[in-house]
Amino acid sequence: MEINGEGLRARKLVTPLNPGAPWDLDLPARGIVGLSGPSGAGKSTLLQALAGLRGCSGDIHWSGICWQSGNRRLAAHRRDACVGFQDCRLFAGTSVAENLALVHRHSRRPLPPAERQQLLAGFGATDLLDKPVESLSGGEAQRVALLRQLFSNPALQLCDEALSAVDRPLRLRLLPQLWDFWQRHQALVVWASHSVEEIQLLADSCLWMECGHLRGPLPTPQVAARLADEKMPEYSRIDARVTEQRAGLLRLSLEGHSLYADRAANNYRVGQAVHFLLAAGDISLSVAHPGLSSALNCLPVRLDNLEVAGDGRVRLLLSVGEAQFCADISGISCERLALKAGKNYFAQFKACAPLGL
Ligand SMILES: Nc1ncnc2c1ncn2[C@@H]1O[C@H](COP(=O)(O)OP(=O)(O)OP(=O)(O)O)[C@@H](O)[C@H]1O
Repeated sequence: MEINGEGLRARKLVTPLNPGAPWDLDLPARGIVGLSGPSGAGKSTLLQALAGLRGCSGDIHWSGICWQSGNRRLAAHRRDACVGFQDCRLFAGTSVAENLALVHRHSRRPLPPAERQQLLAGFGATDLLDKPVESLSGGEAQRVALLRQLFSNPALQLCDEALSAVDRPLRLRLLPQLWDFWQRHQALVVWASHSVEEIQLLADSCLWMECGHLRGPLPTPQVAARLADEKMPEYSRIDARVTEQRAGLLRLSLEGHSLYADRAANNYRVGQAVHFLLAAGDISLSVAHPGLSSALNCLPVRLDNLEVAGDGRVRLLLSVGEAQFCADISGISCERLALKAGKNYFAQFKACAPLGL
């Protein structure tokens, strides 16, 4: 039986890992959903079960099409989905270019040449094209595997720790490119990762898997805090819009205020929606406008909440319009400034503080 409705719907999925705790899942047809939880919890098992690569009982429907119900199974290769495996699984005995060309030829939604060139350049893969896949480093192979998935461009993309072998600076540069790609080529992406930065920079909401039990979708900040083992995450995600990019300096608009970021590694379009992370420790607070300062960013904020941390720090929850972010200051500063929830202050941070642009 076909069911109406879009998105991914799974009912009572049972694998050998979760005999007593069937998985139910309702995800929209578009968007990026994080999937996190301790190692061995069952994240890969879930992704492979959804793609039809691992046996499970239960029902799976995608965009109203039955992938699995009772004894009925749609073969994995006939599902408009792909799994990006942790170990890449590139086609052996071929070059990087051949791997990419093969999926491009068989894609249901092939990308135009300009988009493919842009991705190759953005992923630093242009020089890898002639290399046999066996000669790639772990991080190079992961980038190629992810590119291959983007070239294939299916409607459901299940990514299993797709950037775990890529170094952090490069990862922070790739994440905004991925986010921008999936804004323009819409798909449902389930992004499994242990990285709090990846989850925060990509995911609109998040699933949490622990000991075979699946929870969510939950708000991303809640899962980020859990990953960081804190009540509030160390990094806050801030959504803004690009107003100018000049000489390495990116000017952004946030709730009508200008912000600057001087470490932007990617090229942006004016008007483009972007987001970045701010570390709580990079923010300082003043009771009055600090005047001219070498810290380029100064936002009028409201103090929504204060929480004393165990190590003498105070974690502040600040808001500017709809945007909320955390700041860490010392207990002494909190006393000196006589901070009170509900009052207005000024938050400063340097142009080098925004991460992931
Ligand atoms: N092919 C398999 N046969 C039997 N057990 C398996 C198989 N693959 C995984 N497992 C077991 O199932 C459990 C869940 O593994 P899974 O790979 O789904 O976890 P995960 O949450 O993705 O872990 P990680 O974060 O470490 O990648 C683990 O205890 C693992 O040892």
